Amino acid sequence: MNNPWDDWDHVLKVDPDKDLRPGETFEDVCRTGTDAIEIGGTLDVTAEKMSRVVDAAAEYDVPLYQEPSNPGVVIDSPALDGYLIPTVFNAGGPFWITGAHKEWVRIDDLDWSRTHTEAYIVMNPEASVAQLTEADCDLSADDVAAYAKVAERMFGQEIVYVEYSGTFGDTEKVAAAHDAVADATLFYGGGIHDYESANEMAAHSDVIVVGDLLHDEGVDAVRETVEGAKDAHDD
Ligand SMILES: CC(C)=CCC/C(C)=C/CC/C(C)=C/CC/C(C)=C/COP(=O)(O)OP(=O)(O)O
Ligand SMILES: O=P(O)(O)OC[C@@H](O)CO
Ligand SMILES: [Mg+2]
Repeated sequence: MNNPWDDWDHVLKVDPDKDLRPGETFEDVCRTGTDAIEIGGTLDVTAEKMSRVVDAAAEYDVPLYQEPSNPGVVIDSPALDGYLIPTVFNAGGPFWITGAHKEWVRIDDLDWSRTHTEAYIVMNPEASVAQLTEADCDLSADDVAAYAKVAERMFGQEIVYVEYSGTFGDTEKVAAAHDAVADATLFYGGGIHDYESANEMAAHSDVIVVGDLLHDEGVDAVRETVEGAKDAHDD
């Protein structure tokens, strides 16, 4: 082990296709107390939009990671601490499991030391990511735990990510994934909107990811979720 995310409680996911709240800046975003910023979204992301966010956040000392939704949006920037590369374990076909990755590694000379693996288990059928990848979201807690175990033990994934993007998830299913992994770090994302929801999901995961709240409510609301996550892990 010894990855930076071993010590994280909270990640803020910035969607390069969405605006900040009026009057808020990337300096404010970087000062929310989050442990890292992950830059990515499913729809309408381009390399240019990615670069704009990375450049704006580069001068602050919060770790910056790109999470590409396809090979065409990956950018090469010294400001990035690394790349978190999704693989959708419950995707409807192989493209989002190995196909996109195969296309990527053949076109780019990758910096493997900064390239890390994130095993997605996509749980909200309404989310863009579920629709794009035709994910089978009809999963029991046992199914989720089994995917998590396969991801860690058979595919060596560093992070397992239970993704409810846009909606608050089922804590029993998140806890099942958490119990199933030994070394991998369990990320949870989806619908976290205040101290309580952050505190509750942080109790069942290693790291919570907050996304839409930044764009919809702003940095003060995000700061509350940081506190919720930290308190859950301090207890
Ligand atoms: C091999 C490379 C470089 C890329 C492929 C990576 C894969 C498999 C991507 C598929 C999963 C995906 C689209 C991940 C992007 C991150 C993500 C899930 C963002 C959340 O998206 P939503 O919240 O559903 O979308 P919007 O907010 O854009 O509606
Ligand atoms: O936007 P929300 O619902 O907070 O979800 C966060 C993240 O898991 C999205 O990939
Ligand atoms: Mg989103």
